[in-house]
Amino acid sequence: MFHFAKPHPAHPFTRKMSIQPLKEIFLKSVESVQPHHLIPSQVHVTNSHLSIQNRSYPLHKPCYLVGFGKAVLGMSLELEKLLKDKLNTGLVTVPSGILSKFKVESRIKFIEGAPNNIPDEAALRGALEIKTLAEGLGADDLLVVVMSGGGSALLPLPKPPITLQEKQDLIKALSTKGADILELNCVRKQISVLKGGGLAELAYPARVVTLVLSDVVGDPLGFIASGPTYPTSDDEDAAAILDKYGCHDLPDSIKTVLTQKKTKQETIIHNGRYDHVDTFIIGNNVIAAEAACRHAASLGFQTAILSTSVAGSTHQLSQTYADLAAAIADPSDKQPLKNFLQKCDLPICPDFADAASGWDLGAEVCVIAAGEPTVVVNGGGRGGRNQQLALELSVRLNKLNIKSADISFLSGGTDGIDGPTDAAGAIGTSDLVNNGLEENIKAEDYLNNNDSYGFYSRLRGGEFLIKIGHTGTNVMDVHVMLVKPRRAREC
Ligand SMILES: Nc1ncnc2c1ncn2[C@@H]1O[C@H](COP(=O)(O)OP(=O)(O)OP(=O)(O)O)[C@@H](O)[C@H]1O
Ligand SMILES: O=C(O)[C@H](O)CO
Repeated sequence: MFHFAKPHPAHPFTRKMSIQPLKEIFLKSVESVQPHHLIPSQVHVTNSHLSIQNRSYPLHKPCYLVGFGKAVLGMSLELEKLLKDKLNTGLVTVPSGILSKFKVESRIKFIEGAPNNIPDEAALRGALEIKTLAEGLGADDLLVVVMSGGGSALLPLPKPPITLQEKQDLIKALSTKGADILELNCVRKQISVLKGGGLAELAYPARVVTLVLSDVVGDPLGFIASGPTYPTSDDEDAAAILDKYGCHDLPDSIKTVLTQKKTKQETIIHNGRYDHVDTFIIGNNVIAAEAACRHAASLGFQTAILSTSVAGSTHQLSQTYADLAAAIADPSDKQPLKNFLQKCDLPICPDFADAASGWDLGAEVCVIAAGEPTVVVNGGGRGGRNQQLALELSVRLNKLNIKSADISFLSGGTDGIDGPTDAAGAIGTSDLVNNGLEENIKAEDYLNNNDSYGFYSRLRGGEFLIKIGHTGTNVMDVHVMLVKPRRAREC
């Protein structure tokens, strides 16, 4: 379980804005998707069989385990506990720094790599070892694959002659231009050996059982960690994505690979799928959002999940959240909230409208959302999409100057790491911009330079940053908004 430092005791602002409940609610959501909850409840091992959800696999002989992603350390350790001597070799790539945080005693070989989610030589060596293991398997072998978000960066093996650096540069360029994860991974799949089904094909004819902790909205199996055990469909067009984001100046190696015809795939795919692979989603952001909602309710908030499919730019999303806050903050009338729901362009959870129609807007409300927006990074500062979103929303709330309520908002990456920073996310409030000004820190200036981390690090010694380090899980971001009518708040 993770803990935060106690809030600054002398600061009345912290009390008024309900910082502590926000953090608690976020941490409950992260806890709910920890592998030590998810694996033992869905995987069972007997002397002769491995069962996952409703399927069973004979264990004639010890099986093999490979994995890659931000949550696979815990997933692998839980499986090792269950499999005991039914596990032969385990080879798993995990994010740099995670092994020093979690004490690990294991027969599995863990390879740390991809600092800041950027593929590196260590991850490449891990990917090569995984490839060698998969290639050596036969028809009577069982390969268990565990994967989670961050798996793409932890399984980098560019198709020759592309170099790791060339691949890194292309993905970074696409990411900072605002490409979403489906677009990024469509490109990754076409230029990588193990992604887009490559791993499953190398493991053939072994039986492959894949356990996935999803960090992509809607759990599309071909895109989580770039789908190493899922066949790529013919209509995935990397070239069109490169075109969309103006990535024309490509190295010759990438151009060559993109024009190559697929080879081995066709012989192993039947009716659009691999018969030798079964895939199980063992967790996703719906579980995290529901846990957040339950905890908010236990703290006495009127609460509901707005959406678990949040996407689009933080620029647009911060406007949507500001509009929602303003609608909830109007205690006299529910019409603004109805109007908001009619024009909101997020995929809204079916129960939200019903729950919201029952709210007493004179009392405190907590709205939960989950997903993964994008940021177009034009400035030279440091930040991540969560810190950017919290700061953008604060600036919008300041402009709206809502008098009837205090609004506070937490945006956090459930993996504990937001972009290339040591924070998981940050808290925004309707007072944040003014609080910054009291310390001569101008939010808009930092925002324009994509330096949300710079802003938050300076403000009150970093009190509004969420710093929890690697959490060992990853189901995208969780957003928690509290709207506290002024007459209801404690002073
Ligand atoms: N200065 C910045 N300000 C705001 N956002 C930034 C900044 N620099 C990078 N980002 C954003 O951070 C995101 C990358 O974050 P991160 O490394 O946490 O990836 P991730 O999507 O969580 O990884 P994965 O899904 O593979 O686990 C990108 O969306 C990028 O646009
Ligand atoms: O690793 C990746 O590709 C992303 O986290 C999506 O799963």
